[in-house]
Amino acid sequence: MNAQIIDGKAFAQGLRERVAERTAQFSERAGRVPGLAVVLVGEDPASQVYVRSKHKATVAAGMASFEHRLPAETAQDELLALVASLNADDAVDGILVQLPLPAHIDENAVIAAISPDKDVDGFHPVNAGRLATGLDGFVPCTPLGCLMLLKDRLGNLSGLDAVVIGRSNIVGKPMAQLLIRESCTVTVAHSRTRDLPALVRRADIVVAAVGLPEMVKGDWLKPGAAVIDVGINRVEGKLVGDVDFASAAPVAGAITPVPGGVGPMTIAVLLRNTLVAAHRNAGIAFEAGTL
Ligand SMILES: NC(=O)C1=CN([C@@H]2O[C@H](COP(=O)(O)OP(=O)(O)OC[C@H]3O[C@@H](n4cnc5c(N)ncnc54)[C@H](OP(=O)(O)O)[C@@H]3O)[C@@H](O)[C@H]2O)C=CC1
Ligand SMILES: Nc1nc(=O)c2c([nH]1)NC[C@@H]1CN(c3ccc(C(=O)N[C@@H](CCC(=O)O)C(=O)O)cc3)C=[N+]21
Repeated sequence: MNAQIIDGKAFAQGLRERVAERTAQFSERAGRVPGLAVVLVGEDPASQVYVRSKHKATVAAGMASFEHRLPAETAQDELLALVASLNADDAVDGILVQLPLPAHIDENAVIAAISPDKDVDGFHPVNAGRLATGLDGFVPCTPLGCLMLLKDRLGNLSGLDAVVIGRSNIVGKPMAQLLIRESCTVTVAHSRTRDLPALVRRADIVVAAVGLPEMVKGDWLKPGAAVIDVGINRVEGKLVGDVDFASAAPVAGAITPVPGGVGPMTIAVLLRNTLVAAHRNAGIAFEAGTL
């Protein structure tokens, strides 16, 4: 067997086009365009690249992009004041504060300060709680993008065995919640997990969100498994995932590459969430349809 490659870049491109069409309809009806504010604190080069591509994608979708770049020394209170002003700004539908933040700033305090109705990252505890309890809310972009790719490939996920490797609030935990919602049997692995290869071997779906280059090996996989590689690791100037693609591709049924897999989906879903936020904030019903 040789895995089908899941082309996240192409899927994301399609999603962005559909979002752009719906954005044009929204703007005509609401008399204004959806707005996304992105806040970057410090000069981390990788974060600067992400913020730049988010800005370009936002404008390309027909939305307004408000970029706020603050120096690394910015005090937490200044950042909280900026968030408060964005919460109050009617032109801003979505707010994203790029993570990680400098060590002197409490990330949880900043996330909690974002209005849950503008929290297009889905990181606010209210939105995490909504996801966990089955209420409507914003779902974190990366896991939602992973789920879209899985459903596109596999259709109904009901009853499948899924292993999520990683339990962070921004990827692993919400991914597990989404898979539970789809009626998968979900196992969440982390750094204390015993015998990870044995768990992975039982899984029909493997989502790797660890941050260790090429840690998941092909001989851990059940033949035919769907493998979603969330990892973004820079090794010797090259981008590699958390899955050893060379050994995994011959065993898996389908697999996302890095780059060109999950990463582009994250940005496309961010635009989708911003469009949803704009509808809610303008009091216009949103029909999810193909979004
Ligand atoms: N493509 C995209 O759009 C995005 C990609 N990423 C990438 O995804 C990866 C994960 O990100 P994130 O969730 O933020 O990372 P975190 O560092 O927050 O979480 C990593 C998780 O992996 C677990 N872990 C660490 N070592 C092992 C191990 N040896 N075996 C099993 N589990 C282990 C940790 O366990 P413990 O909890 O016990 O410490 C933790 O739960 C990174 O490579 C990141 O760059 C992230 C966001 C978006
Ligand atoms: N508040 C917040 N929200 C985030 O969503 C968020 C964040 N902080 N901090 C950092 C992580 C990481 N992240 C990525 C987005 C796009 C790609 C992406 O487009 N990757 C391309 C390659 C990009 C490249 O070449 O560097 C790909 O995988 O094909 C990757 C990673 C969003 N994150």
